[in-house]
Amino acid sequence: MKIIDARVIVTCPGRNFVTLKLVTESGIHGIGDATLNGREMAVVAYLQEHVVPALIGRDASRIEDTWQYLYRGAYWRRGPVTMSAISAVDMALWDIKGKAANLPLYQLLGGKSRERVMTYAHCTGKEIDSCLEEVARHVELGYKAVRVQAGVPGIDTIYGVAKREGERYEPADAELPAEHVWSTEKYLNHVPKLFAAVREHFGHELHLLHDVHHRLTPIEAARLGKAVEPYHLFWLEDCVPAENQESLRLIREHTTTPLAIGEVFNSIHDCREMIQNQWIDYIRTPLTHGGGITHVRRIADFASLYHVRTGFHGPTDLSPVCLGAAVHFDTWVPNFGIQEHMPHDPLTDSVFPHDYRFEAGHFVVGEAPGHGVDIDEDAAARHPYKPASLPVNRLEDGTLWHW
Ligand SMILES: O=C(O)[C@H](O)[C@@H](O)[C@H](O)[C@H](O)CO
Ligand SMILES: [Mg+2]
Repeated sequence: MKIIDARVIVTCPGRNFVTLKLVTESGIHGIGDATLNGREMAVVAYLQEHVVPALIGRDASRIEDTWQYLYRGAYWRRGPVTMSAISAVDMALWDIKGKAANLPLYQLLGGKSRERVMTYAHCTGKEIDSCLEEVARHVELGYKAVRVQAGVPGIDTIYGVAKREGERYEPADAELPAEHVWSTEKYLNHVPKLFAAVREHFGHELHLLHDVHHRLTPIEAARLGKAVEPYHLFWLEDCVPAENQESLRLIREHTTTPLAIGEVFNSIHDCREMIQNQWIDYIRTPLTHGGGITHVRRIADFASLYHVRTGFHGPTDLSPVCLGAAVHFDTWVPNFGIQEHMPHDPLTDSVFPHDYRFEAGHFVVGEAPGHGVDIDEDAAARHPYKPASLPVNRLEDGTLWHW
């Protein structure tokens, strides 16, 4: 089953998505997500210049060999651009294999380990009270788990806390990055108050998550983990930037708050030490950035040896193609934890028709062959690429900081 066409499709139905479409001689096609928020065109160039020419004429059934060809063959290994490109190819090839076998992806992986997959929603508010209203709204929608982020008195804008009421998310919105000002002390003093209020209003059954978005040092993260222990978080996410995996050890030694990390990782080598040493509880590397199903499956299997579960990144800047494939993966993977869910808007959903369903706080996988997501190319063409950037963060004295 030879690949006869490979197309890179860029569309912006509200935000930018990069999709790779592979067509085989038998007429079966498969698609993969290659979206790298704020750096989309780097992956487009990588695919178009270096990957697409090597795909034409290859046997679409050889998923593992193609993965190794693109990874080892390039000589320059790893990195988000390379790995997003490889991920898209891999996802598209699994989609083709499923369609050729007339089986949904989860069946190819080993069948169902569960009937449905628990998701968590984002609840944000400029003040604690408006955040509580958002939690109430999501509980009403059936969510069993919510990520809670609130504005902090004295900090003007925080990425991850919606600027306007009712907005779920802050999109990349300027051609050059907006600049935010950050204060660790103000933040650390405020977060425990937020979780005290949420527990007081909603009791102890609701799963609560919080994303630090890499803004702390290890000892500050340890302090935060300890401070929120009474509120029994499901996880504390990305509490430090993790190029230095060893920093997780210090945090782990100080707190029983579960730790999740890895949305910016793209290889097993980014998390090998922290998994092996059991310094974390959840690994978040998504299929779109972690080398597709082939490589993320390797990470998940390795993690299962150390009681680490999956909790895939699922923001609206990953396309429904990634989410669809993730729902299949989540349905199969034995060491599943939770799936992030930020609903795509109706326009995006119309560009990417799909068969996964949301029901009472969970995703239910579809039965269509492959990963069950397609792209409407005419609709995609109506929404051309728009340059957009994520913000940067500075401390109050002007120092450029993590975010
Ligand atoms: O946990 C999350 O969902 C994330 O932190 C996102 O909000 C990222 O910031 C975004 O995906 C960057 O592109
Ligand atoms: Mg995050």
